[in-house]
Amino acid sequence: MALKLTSTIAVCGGKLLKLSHPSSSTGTNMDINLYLPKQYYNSAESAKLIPSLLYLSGLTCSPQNASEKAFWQIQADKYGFAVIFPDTSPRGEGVATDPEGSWDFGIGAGFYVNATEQPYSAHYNMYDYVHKELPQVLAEEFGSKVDFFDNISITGHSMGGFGALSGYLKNINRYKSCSAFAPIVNPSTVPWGQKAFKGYLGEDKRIWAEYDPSDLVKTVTNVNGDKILIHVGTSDPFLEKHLKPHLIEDAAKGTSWEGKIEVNIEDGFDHSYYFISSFVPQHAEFHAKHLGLI
Ligand SMILES: N[C@@H](CCC(=O)N[C@@H](CSC=O)C(=O)NCC(=O)O)C(=O)O
Repeated sequence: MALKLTSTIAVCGGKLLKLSHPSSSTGTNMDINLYLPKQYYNSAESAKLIPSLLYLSGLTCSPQNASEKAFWQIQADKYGFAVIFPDTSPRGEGVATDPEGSWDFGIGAGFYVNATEQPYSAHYNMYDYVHKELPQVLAEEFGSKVDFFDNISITGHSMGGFGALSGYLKNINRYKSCSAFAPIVNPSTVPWGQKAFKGYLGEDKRIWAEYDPSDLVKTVTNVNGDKILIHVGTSDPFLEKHLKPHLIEDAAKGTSWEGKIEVNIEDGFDHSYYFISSFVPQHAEFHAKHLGLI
């Protein structure tokens, strides 16, 4: 099997599997955490497939941050979905990182795009990795009991919130639902996004628009009247400079997404996993409905 199991940890009623595999998208070994809920261990092979939720983490994260601090596992057991926690970038020998040595670009900051610019294009193909290779690799081992293709939803935080919105809109028939915690909604216009897009994608803003959620809402039709759920805290230090959640609501005006993007601004919450874990139950319920679990 392509996947190597490095540890199995009992959490709530299920198990968190720490996995790694050689990735053809990134040309590196990639770590993944996969939470299999209690239903996985109680159901027969022939039972209905367990749906899954893809969680994309933010800048500086590995698969551990959300696994340890977001408290998805109790929600996954409550409703019966698996949770996939991929890494945020390629890592290891030969992987280029930020020449400035900052944490907002390079290793830990792959931005879920396919880089076209040297030297990043050699390894930074995180779009293909999370949306194409990852479900395939997981299905080879767990596909007889877990659905990684047809009954899957997507969420994420900050850079990963951008990745969730972008991946959902670019694959509009793929994910059953999308939510985001403190996402970068319009990366082409804010410093984190501009640095990443210039570094990974070059100067051509037409390529940036192919990933930018605030551009995608103008070109992708919301055929089913689906809603996107977003939470952001008023005490988030990145709110005014990098997140600017109103920009996606403004962009959606006059499109099929108008009124369909629910942005909840929560008093006093910051950018941390204290904030994320506080709203995970609401996001879990939202996804569980769309995954047919309630
Ligand atoms: N390490 C930095 C802070 C970086 C930070 O806040 N990262 C966020 C995501 S930001 C947008 O993508 C995060 O999730 N950090 C991991 C965590 O466990 O909180 C610093 O030192 O200032």
